[in-house]
Amino acid sequence: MGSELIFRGHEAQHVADTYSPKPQKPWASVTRPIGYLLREQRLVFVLVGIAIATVGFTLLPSSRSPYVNGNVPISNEYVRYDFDSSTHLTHKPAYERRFGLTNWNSGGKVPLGLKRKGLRIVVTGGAGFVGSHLVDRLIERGDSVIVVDNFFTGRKENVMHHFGNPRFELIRHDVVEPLLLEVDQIYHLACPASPVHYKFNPVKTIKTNVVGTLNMLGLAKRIGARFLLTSTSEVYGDPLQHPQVETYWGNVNPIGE
Ligand SMILES: O=C(O)[C@H]1O[C@H](OP(=O)(O)OP(=O)(O)OC[C@H]2O[C@@H](n3ccc(=O)[nH]c3=O)[C@H](O)[C@@H]2O)[C@H](O)[C@@H](O)[C@@H]1O
Repeated sequence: MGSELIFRGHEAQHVADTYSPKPQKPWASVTRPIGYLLREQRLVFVLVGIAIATVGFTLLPSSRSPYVNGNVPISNEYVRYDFDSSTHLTHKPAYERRFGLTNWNSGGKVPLGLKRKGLRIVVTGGAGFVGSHLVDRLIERGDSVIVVDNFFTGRKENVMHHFGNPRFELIRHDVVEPLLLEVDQIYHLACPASPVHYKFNPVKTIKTNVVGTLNMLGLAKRIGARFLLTSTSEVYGDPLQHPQVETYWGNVNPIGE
């Protein structure tokens, strides 16, 4: 029986040991791609492509780098705030900057085919007097708004006309506690505004201003959002000018005399 286990190695096919590869043509690696390009007018198509790309890049001004100091990219690619000559705050959509449409599009209308992308914005203190009007404007222009408010002085009634709008959210939250949200811009308005309110619990007022602002700044840094901090006209002292323009320095005696 053992003799049936036959070693068949010797039956393996005979491999011709006479194989010799064709000698490589020395210039084949250079001439082959050139030949490929010249065939079927491929070179013409390549040159036309290069010409179109050159014209395109020459006519369109290059956009600004989204990186600041090599750090986190600023996600607000769509709106930039500038002070124009009359010191009014104006916003310029990125497509205007990119395509140089600022003068051409002075009416603020979006050119056909270029739809302005809405921003995601958090408004702290958005249920208050100033905040709720800001929210109205942001919603009106197409942005998505998250209001963060602890309702210390603010009221739900100020924003309830936006309930049911998918671009509006309301969060009851005290900015003294950290909060993580994904937005493009932060408008930080949460603060007791009038003396009767900010003197009610002065230490809490300091916490709101210091810790609350630090929390929101930390969030802005973490997610690369732009930040707006509101203050009070009281910083101008007893102003000699109403309303105070950006160039007005105020009427404040720094040593309180
Ligand atoms: O001109 C000013 O001095 C003030 O103007 C606005 O305040 P205003 O809208 O007039 O005041 P409120 O209507 O009381 O709005 C403040 C909002 O912040 C909210 N808030 C207050 C305190 C707090 O700890 N957290 C918080 O969310 C309140 O509930 C309220 O909704 C700004 O929101 C203030 O930041 C600014 O100091």
